[in-house]
This record gives sequence, C-alpha cells and structure tokens, in this order.
Amino acid sequence: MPDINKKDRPVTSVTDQEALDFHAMGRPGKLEINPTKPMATQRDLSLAYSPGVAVPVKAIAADPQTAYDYTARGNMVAVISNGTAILGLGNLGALASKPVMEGKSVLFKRFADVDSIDLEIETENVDEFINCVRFLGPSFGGINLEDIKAPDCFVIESRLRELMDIPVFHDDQHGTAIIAAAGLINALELTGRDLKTTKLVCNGAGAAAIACVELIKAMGFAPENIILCDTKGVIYQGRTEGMNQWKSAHAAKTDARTLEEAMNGADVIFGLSQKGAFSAKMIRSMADRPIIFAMANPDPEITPEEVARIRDDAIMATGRSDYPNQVNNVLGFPYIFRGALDVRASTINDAMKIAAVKALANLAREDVPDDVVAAYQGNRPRFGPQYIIPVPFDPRLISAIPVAVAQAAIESGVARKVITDMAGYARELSARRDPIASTLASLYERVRRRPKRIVFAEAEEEQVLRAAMSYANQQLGTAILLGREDLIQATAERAGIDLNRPGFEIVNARISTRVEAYIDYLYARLQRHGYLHRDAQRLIHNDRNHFAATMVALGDADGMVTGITRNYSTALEDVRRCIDAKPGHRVIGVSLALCRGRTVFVADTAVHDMPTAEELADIAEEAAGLARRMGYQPRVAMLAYSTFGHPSGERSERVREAVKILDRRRVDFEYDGEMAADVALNRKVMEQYPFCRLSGPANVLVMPAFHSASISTKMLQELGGSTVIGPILVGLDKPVQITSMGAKDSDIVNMAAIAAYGGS
Ligand SMILES: NC(=O)C1=CN([C@@H]2O[C@H](COP(=O)(O)OP(=O)(O)OC[C@H]3O[C@@H](n4cnc5c(N)ncnc54)[C@H](OP(=O)(O)O)[C@@H]3O)[C@@H](O)[C@H]2O)C=CC1
Ligand SMILES: CC(=O)C(=O)O
Ligand SMILES: [Mg+2]
Repeated sequence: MPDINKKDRPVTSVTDQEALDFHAMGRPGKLEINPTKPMATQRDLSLAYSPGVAVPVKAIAADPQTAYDYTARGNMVAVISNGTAILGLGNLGALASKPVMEGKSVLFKRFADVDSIDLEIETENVDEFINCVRFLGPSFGGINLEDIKAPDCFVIESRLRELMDIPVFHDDQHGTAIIAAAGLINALELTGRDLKTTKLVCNGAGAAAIACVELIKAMGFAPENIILCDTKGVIYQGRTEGMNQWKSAHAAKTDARTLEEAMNGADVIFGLSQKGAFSAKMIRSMADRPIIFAMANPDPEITPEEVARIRDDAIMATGRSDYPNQVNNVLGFPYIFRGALDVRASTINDAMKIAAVKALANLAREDVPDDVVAAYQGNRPRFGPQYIIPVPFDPRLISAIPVAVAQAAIESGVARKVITDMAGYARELSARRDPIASTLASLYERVRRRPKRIVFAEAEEEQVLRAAMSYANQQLGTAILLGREDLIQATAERAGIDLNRPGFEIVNARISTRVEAYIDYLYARLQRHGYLHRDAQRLIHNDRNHFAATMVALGDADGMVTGITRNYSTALEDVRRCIDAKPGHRVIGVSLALCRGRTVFVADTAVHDMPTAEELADIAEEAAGLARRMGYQPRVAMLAYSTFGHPSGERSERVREAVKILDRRRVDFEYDGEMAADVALNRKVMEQYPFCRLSGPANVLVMPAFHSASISTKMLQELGGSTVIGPILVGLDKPVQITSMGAKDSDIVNMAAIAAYGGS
C-alpha cells in the first residue's frame, strides 16, 4: 500500500467545540419539517383539512395503495433506535443516539431526497420495542433500524419484517454488509483471488459482523474459509461461553482460539469490533497482499498509517471519510430505500441487496467523468488499491444504485409499482441532486490544491476567528488575522481556539513594517480625489478594511474577507478606494439562492442602485460569467414587472433596451427578456411565449434595480426557506468578499473560500 500522505487525505477533522456549535447553531439539531402545500387561504385550509381531507381519507380506506398518491408516506422513512450500540461507542441510551439518528435522516434527504424522521425509543426490552414499532407502519414507506445491539437487533428485525408490509432494514447489518461486500469483490479482483478459496477472519460477531458474513456466504464465499471472533476469541464449534444462536450458526471447525492465531495466513480481515483491536503482529502474519477492512467507528481497529508502517502490499479500508476506501453504510441506505420506495416494495430482499452490491462494485470500476472529479477532491481516481469503492459524494450513486435495487425488486416480485422506463427513471434520479453541493465541493477542492493567503480583516471578532480556524483546518491556506494581537489572543482563548499552530498569521496594522508602502500606495491613488497624505495615513493606520485591501492590492495577501462590523456599502467603498475593477469589467454583486434542489444566481444584489440599460447588459455578462465559472450553463432572464412588452412602462423599456445591447454584443450565453419572474422560472408559464429564446427555466436572474434584487433575495431567504450565499463580489481586480453584518462563521468561511477561489 502506498504511503498514506496526510496531504492526500480530505480534511474533515473538526474540533469538539466545532461539532457542538454546529449542532447548536440556529434552530438546534439538524432537522425541521416543512409543508409541501400552500396553507394561506380559507380554501387551502378547506382542501388540506376539513372538509377536503375527508375525500382522500375515504379513497385510502377503499384502496390502501392510494396512500402513496395522497400522503407523504411513499417518500417517508423512519430512522429508529434505542441507542444500545451507538456507532462503536456502546450503549449510551435512546436520547444520546438522537444526533446520530437525526444525522442518518438528513443523509437520507441530502443523498437521495428521501424524507425521514428519527424516532428514539426508550426501552431495551425487545418485545416492547417491537410492539412500539409494529404499529407505525401506516405512517411510513420504510423503517430503517439503527444502532441496536446484537443479538436483540436480529430478533427485532426478523419479527418486524414478519409483522410489517413495508421494508424493515437494519442498516448496521445489511447496509454495512452491502458496502463491505462490494469493496471485497473489488479487492479480490485486484489481488487476483477467488471468492471460493479466500480465507477471511471477521473480528466482531455483532449486528454488522453477522450480516457481513451471511451476505458473503450467500454470494459464494466458502463457509469453511471464514472464522468469526468476538471478545472471547475465536467462535469455534463446541464453544459455550458468550454464545448465541447467531454466532453458533457461523462457528468454525478450527484449532485457532485467538484472533492472533486466526489471522495467521488469512487473506482478508474484517474489523467490526472496536478501536485498536488489530496489532502489528497480526497484520504482519497475514498472507501476501492482504485485504484489511478496519470498519469500527469512529476509530478503526488499526489505522492506515499503522498498516503502512508494517507492510506496503495491503489493500486498506476504514469506515471513515478521511482515508481512501471508506466502507461505510452511508453509501447504501439512502439509495437502497430510494429504489425500494420508488417501486413501493413490500420488503428489501436478498436480490435487492445483491443488486446494490454489484452496482456499487461496478461503479468503482468505471471511469470517473469530469463532472464527478470534484467529488474525489479533484483527483481522478482509477480503480486500484486506493480506490475500491466510490465516495459518498459521488453524484453517480443516486442513479446507479436505486435503479439496480428497483429493477431487482420488480424482478423478484416484491414491487407494488412497476417502472418500465428505467432510463427515464435514472434521469429523474439524477435531477433530484442539488448541483450546488458539488459546485461548492469543487470550489473548496480547487482552493485546497492551490492554498491561498486570505486576510480576515475583522479578526478581533469571535465568529471571524472561528471562520479563520475553519479555513486553516480545512487546509484552504493561511488565515491572516488582522487586528491587535492581545485582543485576538484574548478572543481566541475565550472561544477555545488554539492559534499556536500552522495556518495562522497575525498582522497588527500599528506595528507592521509595510505601513509606509501601503500609505504611499493609497496616497498615490487618492491624492487627486481630495485626500491629503495624512488622510491616507489615517486610513491605513486606523481602518482595517483599507489596510487589508491594500495588502491584497500589493500582493501581501491573495484575497480578503470583511463585512461583519460595517454595513455592506461602507465596506465596499473602503475596498474600492484601494482596488479597481478588473479592466473591461464592472463590479457587481451576485447572490446564489438555493431552494428545493434548485440554484439561481441573482444580480446585481450589491452595487448598482438603478442600473441603465448599458449597465444591465454588463450585469448580465458578469453574472453569466460567474455562473459559468461555477459549472452552470447560464440561462439569463432579464427581469421586470412586465413580460415581452406588456404592460408597458419606462422601467421595462430599459430592460428591453438591455436585451438589444446584448444582441449587439453577440454574447455567448442564452438570455432573453424582459420577463416577469414566474415566466423566467416556471417552464409551463414560459411555454406561453413559444418565441422565448431560453431553452429552459432561467438560472441567472438579472433584476431591474438594486431594490428589487435585494428585496427578493431577502424574501426568498426569510419566507421561502432558501439558503442565500453572497452577494459574491465579481469584477474587482483582486479577490475581495464582503459578508453581511451578523454573518455566521460558516458564511464567512464560504466567502473566504470564494475569495481564495477567485484568486486561483
Ligand atoms: N463502517 C460501517 O459502515 C459500520 C461500522 N460499524 C462498526 O462496527 C462495530 C460493531 O457495531 P455493531 O455490530 O453494530 O455492534 P454490536 O454491539 O452489535 O456488536 C459488537 C461486536 O463486537 C465485538 N467486540 C467488541 N469489542 C471487541 C474486541 N476488542 N475484539 C473482538 N470483538 C469485539 C462484540 O463481542 P461480544 O459479542 O463478545 O460482545 C460484538 O460481537 C462498531 O465499531 C461500529 O461502529 C457498524 C456498522 C456500520
Ligand atoms: C456507520 C454506522 O452506522 C455505525 O458505525 O454504526
Ligand atoms: Mg450504525
């Protein structure tokens, strides 16, 4: 195995405080529930509730299948736990499991657009647990059991499968088994081994381990070549201590009694036990080109670094995202349920699981297309020892796995709805993916490959320091902290941030050796605009925005982020005194509004109050350029209150004129207008104007004026539940980003990354 180079690893490490802050920020926890129908008028209420609701009630009573048409059931999965085996942390109780279960629910949504709710059940009594869950069937399209200890989980799952007519799936068993089996198939292929003669040891004999062993036996692994171990050592035929029927079913005929003896000469080791369970001696004693899956979470049985020190011929996988080859059930459960729900499967059977295994294994062997490279930290992986399984952010998973699962459900007769056009289904699945996540991932990755020095102009503020810490921790570059060292240190101490490590540089404007050069630069720029030398002196000495922007202008930093302590337009004026527009460009602000899987760029949300037609055309060009740089094919709508001349008015006239200017400039992107926002965004409404030149709903909206741009994005954010990033400043000669006052640390670090990206 090649050296595990820390620089090659995605940086996902977070501090304890960051993890707590993340969960506490805004609305505590990670989930909320939103209605999908309007609830505004008396009529809406009459339809949604009494009397209208009685109609679907009667329809469902007459035909239960119609519940999939009239309620959220068909896209809703419950994540249910009693907290008796939370990751590898043990039995910490139902309540403590809630962060993990909320996490699984949001992963369902994020990766496969499955709605999910977590239910924590406070009982360790198997019958009580079963009784609680069995009656929940009508509410859900599927049940995902999580982190329930063995052997209780086996009884719970099999009884619930009998009692319920929807899929009941214990993720730690089958999710893990599916991913491990896919990784194993590929590792066997790479090491030239045959399934039937390979010798495997599995350490752990709980939920995950038993399911893994059962699945690989079902796939053709020879039972006599598998040895299972637990805390008491090898599970051999005749052993009585610490046994149960599930362990007995896999008891081996062997003289080996300890894990160490079992691992001697083994081809494959699965770790589904606990941190640190594998020693150097055990790893050394394995066969040539051993396959080591150390899957315990959060810490593996042995780390890839430790293995690399012992031998260089191993294929190594862990359950973690910060090493290559992450064998983790997150690659499975969202997509397996997606496929099962889409055909209204009554269960998830072996055929569906094996279909998922094959789809996953095959995906890792395929070439990684350009638009997927970002998910791989910018490196194009090639099927091999360091890449035996796709990564969770691989956008191909959403179409590949559900299609295979749905097809297998149909063929094995457990589907209650048949999909005939599988290619169309695959396209629909891809459309469920929100492109912004991969856009941001790719942006971060590009910065990580060419780290940048970003000056955080307001480093005495706590949320700015937190953002700077995150910037440095994510290896995006050096965070230059501008401010008085004693104040920055005091804030850092209060916030529990350790600045005494690489990635930070403190710059104090009062004692910087660069002050004179900065004053000269600023004075040269401003002397013919009414500024005296002492005005330039005052600005550099006393004003952090001028100091920071001048640092960037003179190349002492690659970019800058500011905006927490001063309103946007003031901060922009400060910056503009020091930095010009890029030649041939116009400085504008573009906001990214992300809503329900859709991303639109809105411009100009920062600079031009009442743009002229010429300026509107420039804004369209700048915004389309940003959209293109972020991986979108721009479709620009020039917005107004009117559509193609009706009703007429002076403001709309200006927008129409801007379209003519774009015509004259022969720009190389789609644009049209003037049009109202619903025409721009709604395909059906747009169809009423068959001459419209846009090939689909617009993704870049050029607003007729600053007030409409600002009002609409803020309304989207407050009322429409959109996430708004920006305004992102474009058109400046050097990368500077300004956050809104009161921005959170996560917003600030996004803007710092965008500034760094702009400079790459
Ligand atoms: N990567 C992934 O996707 C997943 C990883 N896991 C990880 O697998 C581990 C087990 O989870 P799960 O099966 O749900 O838990 P269970 O509680 O059901 O089973 C734990 C098993 O591990 C055994 N065990 C514990 N410590 C040791 C040890 N030092 N040596 C040998 N055996 C040991 C136990 O032995 P005994 O029977 O004697 O008590 C038991 O058989 C956890 O670390 C979990 O994070 C789980 C699911 C998914
Ligand atoms: C990944 C997971 O589900 C576990 O470690 O329990
Ligand atoms: Mg789990």
